[in-house]
Amino acid sequence: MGRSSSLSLCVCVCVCEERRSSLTLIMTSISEWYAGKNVLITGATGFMGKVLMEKLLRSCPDVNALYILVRPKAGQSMSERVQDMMKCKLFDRVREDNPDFHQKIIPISSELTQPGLAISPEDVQTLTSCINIVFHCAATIRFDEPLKHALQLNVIATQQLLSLAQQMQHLQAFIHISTAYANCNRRHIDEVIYPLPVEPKKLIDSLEWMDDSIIRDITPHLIGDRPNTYTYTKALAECVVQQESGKLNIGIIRPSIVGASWQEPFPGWIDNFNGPSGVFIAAGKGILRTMRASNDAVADLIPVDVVINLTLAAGWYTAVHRPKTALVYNCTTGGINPFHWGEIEHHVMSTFKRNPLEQAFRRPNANITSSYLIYQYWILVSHKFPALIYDLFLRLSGQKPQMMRIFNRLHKAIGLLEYFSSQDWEWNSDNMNMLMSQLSADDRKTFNFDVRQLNWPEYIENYCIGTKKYVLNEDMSDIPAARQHLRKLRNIRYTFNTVLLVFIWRVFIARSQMARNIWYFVVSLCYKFLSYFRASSTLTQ
Ligand SMILES: CCCCCCCCCCCCCCCCCC(=O)SCCNC(=O)CCNC(=O)[C@H](O)C(C)(C)COP(=O)(O)OP(=O)(O)OC[C@H]1O[C@@H](n2cnc3c(N)ncnc32)[C@H](O)[C@@H]1OP(=O)(O)O
Ligand SMILES: NC(=O)C1=CN([C@@H]2O[C@H](COP(=O)(O)OP(=O)(O)OC[C@H]3O[C@@H](n4cnc5c(N)ncnc54)[C@H](OP(=O)(O)O)[C@@H]3O)[C@@H](O)[C@H]2O)C=CC1
Repeated sequence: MGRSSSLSLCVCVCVCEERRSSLTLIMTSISEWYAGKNVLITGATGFMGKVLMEKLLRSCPDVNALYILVRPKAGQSMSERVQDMMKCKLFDRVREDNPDFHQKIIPISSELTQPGLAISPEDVQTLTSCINIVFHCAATIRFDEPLKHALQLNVIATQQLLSLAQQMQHLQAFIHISTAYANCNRRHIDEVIYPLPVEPKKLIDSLEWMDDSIIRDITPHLIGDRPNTYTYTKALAECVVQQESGKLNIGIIRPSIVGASWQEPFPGWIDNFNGPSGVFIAAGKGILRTMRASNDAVADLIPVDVVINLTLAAGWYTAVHRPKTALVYNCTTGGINPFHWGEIEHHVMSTFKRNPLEQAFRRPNANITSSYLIYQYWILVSHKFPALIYDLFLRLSGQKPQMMRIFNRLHKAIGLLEYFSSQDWEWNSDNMNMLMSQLSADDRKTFNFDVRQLNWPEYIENYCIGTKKYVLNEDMSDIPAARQHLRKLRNIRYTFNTVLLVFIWRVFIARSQMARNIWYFVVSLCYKFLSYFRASSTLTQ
């Protein structure tokens, strides 16, 4: 055999080897791909970060280590926080499978708003030499965050994390969690990164020297037709990811309103008051009686386990297929399996009537309305008036009034949410469908994000029960006592209404002949109606 033919044979063998290995890589299941990998997670102590860790540990048990960036908070050191977190009920299934699972979690001290993310040089060295995939979940999700702080965390920290990622020698994918509402100033949202009128870098530079009062004044002009600094800075972060990605393989996940888990690790897992959860709880406690929302608008809720399954699958796909440009995944339900706020209201109310929350303020009975006037009327009659009476009662019994303060906070919260509950958006979800088509049958089951199978009434019921069990830590065995409390509240209401009626009678009706005539006329009309219906129902029997 000549030299040239042996060389071409060698090249051919190499090409075949390379093809085979890339084919094997493509054929590996998601959990096989995560085996032996070192994963870096920001925002691991948050709602989605915890579910992400749990799923990785449970469904990819051979993952090598989860490096999590954590800061000390509320008087707790970083390690105390991580220890507490691992005791959380969310990890029960993982704990059962592997009681030593905590050994795979390696906390790294970091404050994302500080230069260099405040990671020590030794930790930078460790991370740059071993991390294979990054999930960037950390963010401030408060809608009322001052622009400078939201920019610091949601944009500048993302920029710094990307520059750290550029130094990682074995990095295969960088997954950034954005939000489906980053571009909520548009009605139709494609899976693309939309340009912004302002260059993120220039904005960062200019805000650096401005004092807080100037920034406060120019914030409305900067955010333009977006409702808050959160959605604005998440849009800026997407642009930063696009501009600073360099040679990294990037995936961007855009979930809509992330709610309790649908199936995993158990139905109804939720641990915070954000978004709809706070509204459901306030309605279940009988505090919230009205909210501005459109009955017919699509409620684009997405279960947290669906978002996390898609995120892990996108991590695998990004690392294996290395798309040339960042792939954006709109992770929403509205276009695939729509459900509306009116239907949510119905199912939330019906669940809390059957499974009441403890020590409710009033019987649960909330109504949504899109009319400003009706809303203001109910705010006055059903929120402010009872709050005043209750505070008066507290004052008279020597206690500190508190109800009006609670209602003021509630009004602020629902005021910030109504932008999202009063209108519809249309998200394109081609990349989510494409990703689903790339999964093997087994992966489609283990990392299920097919929301066509979601049964909304059942999901909302589990969601409400989840808020009761996991957010409020209420025991299901106390439901009879909670029902008894609701009966007591009903009797108080009947008594109150009777007293009010007698009072109105004494003050207004008994004193005027005309009012008495009108009163007798209304009563006799009601009586005739009743007799008519009774007679017609007897005839039809
Ligand atoms: C039955 C009726 C059916 C109704 C159907 C209609 C439902 C509509 C729901 C629409 C949701 C739309 C969400 C849109 C999400 C966009 C998606 C995302 O990307 S991003 C993700 C979405 N991001 C968000 O959702 C963030 C929204 N949240 C915020 O921006 C702020 O928390 C704040 C401005 C509302 C209050 O600030 P501030 O006054 O400084 O007070 P703190 O923060 O310190 O909390 C004070 C207390 O209030 C508690 N609580 C908190 N939230 C709610 C709530 N929603 N509610 C009630 N309570 C709430 C909190 O736990 C605390 O209790 P405690 O510890 O004192 O006992
Ligand atoms: N929840 C939702 O409905 C939606 C969320 N998203 C996106 O998903 C991601 C996760 O959201 P979610 O889990 O709900 O949010 P959480 O508020 O529950 O978690 C936020 C995480 O970010 C961390 N963090 C915040 N500030 C800092 C800081 N200065 N330094 C270090 N860590 C910090 C928090 O840590 P700590 O515990 O120390 O505060 C926490 O771990 C976010 O990017 C959000 O924009 C998108 C759409 C909807």
